[in-house]
Amino acid sequence: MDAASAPALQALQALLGRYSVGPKHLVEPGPNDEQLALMVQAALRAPDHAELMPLRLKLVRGAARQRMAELFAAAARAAGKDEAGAALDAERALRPPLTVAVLARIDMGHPLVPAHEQWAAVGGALSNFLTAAHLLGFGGKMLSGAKVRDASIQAAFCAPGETLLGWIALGTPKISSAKSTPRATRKPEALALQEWGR
Ligand SMILES: Cc1cc2nc3c(=O)[nH]c(=O)nc-3n(C[C@H](O)[C@H](O)[C@H](O)COP(=O)(O)O)c2cc1C
Repeated sequence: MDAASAPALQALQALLGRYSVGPKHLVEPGPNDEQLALMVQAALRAPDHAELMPLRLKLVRGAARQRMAELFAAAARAAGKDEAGAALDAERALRPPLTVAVLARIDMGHPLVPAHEQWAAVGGALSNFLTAAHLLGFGGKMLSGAKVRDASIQAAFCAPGETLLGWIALGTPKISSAKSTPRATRKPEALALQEWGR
């Protein structure tokens, strides 16, 4: 391995060490505006056929977290949960220092780029965003759940033509590194990478 590739290998090692950190393991601070701008730049470096930019991210921070908590609690009640369940869902909105709603704008009638390619671009961007957060020292986790299908929540987050994927909880991880084992080793690489044409 030559010396010039050492920083690249270091970056790759950092990427391989990414893991999701759930809301109950996140504390202040969340990323600031400058760090968020870097994370978005990383998201927008994902492959994106015809540069359709099918991803939209909406920041939920400060007082907006309380509004989202109320929406989550109302959706929980509408889904038949009791007050304890509603309080738990509200807590999920309030606990992370910063939440980012993830929306997709898929052009179903695009003449060149079918929907599945646009969804691939959304996934790539989401992954880059989370990896950038990790490289900057933050923890995060993409979460959805039944509430993404709640009509009031969809109306609150989506512009016409947008689909709500869920929310990324972001903050500083409070768990020890011993507890935060990357999960990559549990996945069989041979299943993902196979020979073709032999
Ligand atoms: C669109 C999307 C929605 C997800 N929703 C949930 C969810 O609601 N609950 C959950 O536990 N994990 C959810 N996950 C998975 C986690 O974000 C995470 O990838 C998983 O727990 C594996 O952890 P790791 O990233 O450390 O490998 C979702 C992932 C994606 C891409």
